[in-house]
Amino acid sequence: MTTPSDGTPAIEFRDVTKRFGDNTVLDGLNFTVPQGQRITLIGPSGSGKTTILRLLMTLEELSGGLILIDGDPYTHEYKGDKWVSVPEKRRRVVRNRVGMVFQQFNLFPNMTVLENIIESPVHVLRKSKDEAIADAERLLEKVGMTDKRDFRTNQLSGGQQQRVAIARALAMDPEILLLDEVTSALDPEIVADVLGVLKEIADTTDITMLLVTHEMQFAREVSDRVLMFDQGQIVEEADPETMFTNPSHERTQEFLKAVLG
Ligand SMILES: Nc1ncnc2c1ncn2[C@@H]1O[C@H](COP(=O)(O)OP(=O)(O)OP(=O)(O)O)[C@@H](O)[C@H]1O
Repeated sequence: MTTPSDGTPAIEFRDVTKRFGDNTVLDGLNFTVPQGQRITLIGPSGSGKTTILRLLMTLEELSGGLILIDGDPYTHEYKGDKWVSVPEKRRRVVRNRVGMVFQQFNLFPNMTVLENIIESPVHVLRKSKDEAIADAERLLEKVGMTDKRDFRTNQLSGGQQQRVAIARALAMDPEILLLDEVTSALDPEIVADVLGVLKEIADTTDITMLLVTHEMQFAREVSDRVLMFDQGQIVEEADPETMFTNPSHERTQEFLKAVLG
């Protein structure tokens, strides 16, 4: 797989609409994420942040518009003047470039840590088991979980499970990593550990990242830009320093006051 270096964004939302029944959650949304950048999404509860990530994982269907990954239409495209679904086979190829870490870890509870990590590399990427195990061991070291390799994931704490979930996402060698409030379900004292692992990944890889978080210090440290959503639209955007401190970003600062007290 090659990554375009000609300025094509890693992710582009073009006029994206998402409705659940008569609830329009995203309303003609446009934004891009340049290759290798880290973008944080913030906004009130229900503003559609998770929906954006789920659309990128094809866990939800678009109601209108296009999502492009590296310039390739991902789920739908225009053929002549018709808006049609991209065939599942092409979708799958693109989806394999995108990894996601969820708030609730979503690991297979009855498998061991190692089995969780090698599952997709072996069955989706068709790696040999030996190669997948060697990669998994390297990743377990990176997230500080080597000694839990043969534990079942239901024997692990929340913070440990989340570190395994991060290793599992990285095992697919994603170009794009989506992080959805990955520390919200964790006890406060282990949040910093998990954020430390993610910070290290941000510092040592060029993976494009789109994250939803309420950890503003973390957002400040890793993000190139912050986008503030409300009612299906981006209402403010800037680099984190400007967003969080410049009084012209009034909506963001009101939001932060409400969230952080
Ligand atoms: N599967 C679904 N069926 C119906 N409505 C849904 C579904 N998923 C999300 N919604 C609605 O879409 C809206 C946006 O939800 P979403 O989870 O994307 O918001 P969010 O900004 O991530 O919120 P939070 O910060 O609380 O996680 C909400 O009104 C929600 O009720």
